Amino acid sequence: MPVEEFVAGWISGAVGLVLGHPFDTVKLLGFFKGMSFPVASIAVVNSVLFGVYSNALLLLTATSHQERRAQPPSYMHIFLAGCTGGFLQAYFLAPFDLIKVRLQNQTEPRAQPGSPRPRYQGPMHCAASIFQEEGPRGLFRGAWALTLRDTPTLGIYFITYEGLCHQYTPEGQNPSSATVLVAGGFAGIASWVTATPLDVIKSRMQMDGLRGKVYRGVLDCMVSSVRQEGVGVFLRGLTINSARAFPVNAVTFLSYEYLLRWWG
Ligand SMILES: C[N+](C)(C)CCCC[C@H](N)C(=O)O
Repeated sequence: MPVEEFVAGWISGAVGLVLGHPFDTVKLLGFFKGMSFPVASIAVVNSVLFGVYSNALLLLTATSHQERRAQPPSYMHIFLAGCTGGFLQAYFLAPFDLIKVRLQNQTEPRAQPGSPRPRYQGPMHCAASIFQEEGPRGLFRGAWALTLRDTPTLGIYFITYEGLCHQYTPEGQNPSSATVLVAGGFAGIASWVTATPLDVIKSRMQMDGLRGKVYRGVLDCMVSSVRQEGVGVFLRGLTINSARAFPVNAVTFLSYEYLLRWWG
């Protein structure tokens, strides 16, 4: 199984993430809170995403990454491979994302003399507390909502990227850097716009129980959120998600393409 894609996904994800972190944190207050942990986690998750995507395409179309410029796969195959990558990465992402959401929602000021200690002291402590309090399955809280969020939207991600690259690149050539940046940026936007409704639900499921409110499942969370806040609840964070998505995914795809060209 070709491993370059896993490694390229690993590095490119980390590059994109560093750029996007302030956007990711601003919606929850506390700039740059917990930077090293997301960098380590995106490395794992992005490598699963790009590695599985590329190897799924290899299985479906019998063409390697290098051959795909000359023989572009069908959009159906790209979509299916993207969904497969999205589905599998969701399980790797779930515990990391849970810890991120729990830490970022913790907006108490840093321990000052006399003030109560925050519930979680850092990512490791957070993981250990969840494990102790809720068992190993506790670390996968919200994983189902995350899978529903990521499976189709990562299909959309790769379709948008490949579609735009194809559109603006002469037959058989590699896309230019500008094309890769723009196509990657729009791929990020398309996938985040479609992912936002389930992103809202996912985060609520991950925080469920900690601030009251107990949902019976994804559907119950959707229904009760809409009842209380109207359908607009599904658009929460749309602007910041899209603003973050463009630069993050532009550089993710640029570094991914360049690493593979350089090795290939
Ligand atoms: C599917 N969904 C839109 C949720 C995520 C897209 C992941 C792409 C990139 N790692 C990023 O963080 O933007």
